[in-house]
Amino acid sequence: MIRVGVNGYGTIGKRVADAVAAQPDMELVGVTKTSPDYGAEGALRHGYDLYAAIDDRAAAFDEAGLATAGTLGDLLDAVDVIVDCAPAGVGERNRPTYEAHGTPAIYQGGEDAGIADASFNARASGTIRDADSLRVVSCNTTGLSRLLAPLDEAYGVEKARVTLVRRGGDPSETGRGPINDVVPDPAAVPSHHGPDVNAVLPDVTVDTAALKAPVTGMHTHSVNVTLEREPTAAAVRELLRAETRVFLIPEHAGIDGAGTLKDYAADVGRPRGDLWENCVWEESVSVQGRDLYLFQNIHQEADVVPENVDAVRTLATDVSREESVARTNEALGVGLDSLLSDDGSARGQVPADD
Ligand SMILES: NC(=O)C1=CN([C@@H]2O[C@H](COP(=O)(O)OP(=O)(O)OC[C@H]3O[C@@H](n4cnc5c(N)ncnc54)[C@H](O)[C@@H]3O)[C@@H](O)[C@H]2O)C=CC1
Ligand SMILES: O=C(OP(=O)(O)O)[C@H](O)COP(=O)(O)O
Repeated sequence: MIRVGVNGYGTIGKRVADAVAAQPDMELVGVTKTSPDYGAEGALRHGYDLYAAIDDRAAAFDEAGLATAGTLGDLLDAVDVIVDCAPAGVGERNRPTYEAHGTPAIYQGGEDAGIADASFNARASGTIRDADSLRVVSCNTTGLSRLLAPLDEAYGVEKARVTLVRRGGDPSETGRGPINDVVPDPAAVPSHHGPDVNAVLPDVTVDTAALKAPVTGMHTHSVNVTLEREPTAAAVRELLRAETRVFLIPEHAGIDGAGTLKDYAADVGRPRGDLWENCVWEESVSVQGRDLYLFQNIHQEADVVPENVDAVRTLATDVSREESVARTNEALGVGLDSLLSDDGSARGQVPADD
């Protein structure tokens, strides 16, 4: 069993904790909280051992009546891998503590690439050996890497140009914005996403421009890729359909945006309505000569979660990438496109004429 701890139990941390706990080859030793808020109560309700992220705040948990199993140092000494899910930039401040305990660490995409031995995406990263730390690239970068890797393998990417309409904040982030504007963020090109894709796919040329919009549900990408060899739209659809972490949204599903996507995820029983897959509109996949166009949505709270699980196996075992992805997908139920058959019937239903 790989013993795993999660330091920082917010949007990403709580999902990574659940995903780790669902893996047959992993044990979630515990999670940390900085304060005894509703998240700390939620962790205990899930049955997770709670550790104080900051030593001198441990008493606050006792005063609130929330039992802790120790502090971060205790957790670090009890695990094989710590997954840092603290706010962007705080991971860098946590790094010396992990190193002092000799605990291999996984960081998130809000940290600079230099924080870890390698940046990681299960589909796109090359072979990684002997790393003591990994950085799972950001949600948008994860979505782009999953898309560009198979396109590059099949057709060669001459140049990708992507406009990212980013959600302003997560649903729980009441203080975020914008609330009445669409803001170039950053105004200059490229946004960090293109260079970040190159941290896992160094040979793919990609320019990214980003905006923020007053929505919380998902990011939306408008993608144009000039390919080296001319594809057909049908062939690209089949290529993407074969990717386990891409959901090709069928036209007949009547899913027209983030609202219906999230509604669908809830309908099919996804925890927290999470969409771990890139969500690509099938009818948006269009080809003009060597230019491919498509729209995809990325659930920012969810797509990096299976990647974190694979990053844990990469650090802690010799399990191959393909095997890890298969195990993670199986344990979580990743692979939403298999839920709708071509005739629109749900998985598990016996077709009427059988
Ligand atoms: N929310 C998103 O859409 C995505 C976030 N990321 C990245 O994941 C990381 C975490 O982001 P979120 O989960 O959104 O943040 P969050 O703010 O929802 O959660 C962070 C948690 O860490 C706790 N924390 C604060 N200081 C801490 C410390 N010193 N030690 C331990 N825990 C501490 C906070 O109290 C909070 O519970 C960031 O690097 C972010 O860029 C990556 C992909 C998507
Ligand atoms: O990693 C994310 O986005 P990003 O890929 O645009 O950096 C998450 O959505 C967090 O972004 P935020 O920095 O807007 O909270």
